[in-house]
Amino acid sequence: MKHIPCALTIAGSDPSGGAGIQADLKTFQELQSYGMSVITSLTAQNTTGVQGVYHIPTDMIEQQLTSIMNDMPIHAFKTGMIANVDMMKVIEKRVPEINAPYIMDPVMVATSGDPLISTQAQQYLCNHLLPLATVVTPNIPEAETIIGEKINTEDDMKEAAIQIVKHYGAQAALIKGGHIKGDAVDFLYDGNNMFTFSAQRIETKNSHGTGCTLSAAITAFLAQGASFYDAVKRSKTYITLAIKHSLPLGNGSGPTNHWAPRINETTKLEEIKS
Ligand SMILES: Nc1ncnc2c1ncn2[C@@H]1O[C@H](COP(=O)(O)OP(=O)(O)O)[C@@H](O)[C@H]1O
Ligand SMILES: Cc1ncc(COP(=O)(O)O)c(N)n1
Repeated sequence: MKHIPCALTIAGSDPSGGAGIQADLKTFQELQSYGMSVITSLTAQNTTGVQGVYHIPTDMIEQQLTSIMNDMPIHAFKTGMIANVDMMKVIEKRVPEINAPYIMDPVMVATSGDPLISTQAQQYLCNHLLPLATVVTPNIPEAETIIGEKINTEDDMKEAAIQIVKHYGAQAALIKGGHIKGDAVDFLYDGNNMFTFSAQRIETKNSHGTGCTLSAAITAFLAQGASFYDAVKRSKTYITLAIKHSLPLGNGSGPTNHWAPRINETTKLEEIKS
């Protein structure tokens, strides 16, 4: 094997396996990038909500990063739940040293409605980490928090993507339409062009970890050297399949199915690799 694509996630742990670090590693594995992880917080959560949180001390977060950076290649990386400003400062310092595409999932609130990061951390994320991102992937409530305006229509989503790139300095913004009525439409603005990625909305309550899985897929494909547009396009195909075959587990919002491309292997894998 000439190039072993290596992808890193810096995020919180979800012991129920549908979101956070666990979703990211499953996605990296399924899409054939070697997965590595730095854990920022341990959550106690399941499909019904978040029951507890324990934050990893920041020096231990830094040590995990150092161990990886001193020994392993990183071809692309993502961040998910970064709960407080001290953790963000560690990551902010290391992003330029990692020197690889940075996919930021600006995780703020779990699907269940439980907050995952502090209000100060939301502000710090917008002012200090967003300008470092190659692409940021907010859902609608997260995009509303970043720009401080309500988003009701597809035009509002496009405008939010433009604002995030122009005012906050992310290289690109992908606004996800999971939380709006109608088709599941996402808009990507890269500073020059607006791209639309659309899929039919799937009627399901099992959407735990959709955002984590989508941003991990983009990370996996960018680690393999895919173009930016291709990485997002293939990731949209992957998340749509993972939601279509989502798993009715737990009493709340069940997880997506990370092995979905292997169901009807030949056709489905081709869709993702095209
Ligand atoms: N019911 C659904 N059917 C099809 N695609 C969906 C559905 N819900 C979300 N998606 C897609 O899943 C991805 C994650 O979006 P979203 O659920 O908004 O993120 P988050 O998990 O961060 O809230 C997006 O590509 C979105 O369009
Ligand atoms: C540790 C952790 N990180 C992120 C999420 C958000 O999940 P979603 O992808 O459903 O927005 C979560 N529930 N838990």
